[in-house]
Amino acid sequence: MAYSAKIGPSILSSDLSQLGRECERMMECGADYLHLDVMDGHFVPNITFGHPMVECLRHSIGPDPFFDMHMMVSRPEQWVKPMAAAGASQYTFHLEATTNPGNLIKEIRESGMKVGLAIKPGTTVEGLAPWAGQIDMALVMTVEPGFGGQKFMEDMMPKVSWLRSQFPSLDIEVDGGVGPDSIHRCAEAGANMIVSGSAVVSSDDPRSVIALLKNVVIEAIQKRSLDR
Ligand SMILES: O=C(CO)[C@@H](O)[C@H](O)COP(=O)(O)O
Ligand SMILES: [Fe+2]
Repeated sequence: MAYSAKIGPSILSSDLSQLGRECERMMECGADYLHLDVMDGHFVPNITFGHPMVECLRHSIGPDPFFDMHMMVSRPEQWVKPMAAAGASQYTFHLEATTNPGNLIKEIRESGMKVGLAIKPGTTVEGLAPWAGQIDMALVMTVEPGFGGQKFMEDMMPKVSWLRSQFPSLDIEVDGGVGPDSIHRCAEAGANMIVSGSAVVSSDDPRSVIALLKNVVIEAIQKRSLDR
């Protein structure tokens, strides 16, 4: 069992005028990585930021924090090299956005980044399965991508359970509506990389929320290893 519990706050719901400071605050509060949501206004009906912002963030926060780029864009091929140059650590693209996932995976690796592959709620997990052996992380969306603060879709959990049963050492991430109320379902299903936006960022005590989420996932991983 090679995977471990990791919590990655999504800074989408933070004060974007203070993005650098907000990222630092999340790392100081115990975040394992930062989940950065890139939206192009085409793949999803919202716009956030692109590689120039990532470059500034990398300069201000230093080389260590892991940047998981959640690329909600229609042409993910276009941004691989700019994101790598800007200091992205992992490039998570949507299966629905490309006709050639194999080639994109290769390009991301050649650019020096880790590879994440995301599926929207309407996409079956069987569509992702052929690529699972070539990626570092599978992202199962638990809301329709586009906005923070939406309701967690519990009916996505069978996808996570199936992936965990088929790919026991794969990093599996959940994203959307995840917080103290939904973390148990995610952890039991087998997710180990947890994106949490509003539940962490808007909390009065983000450190406690991050610690709670992480402990639930650690316990589920320990239980799974005892059950094997
Ligand atoms: O990718 C997305 C939304 O499209 C997410 O990363 C959200 O931004 C997470 O925020 P919460 O749902 O946890 O508030
Ligand atoms: Fe995201």
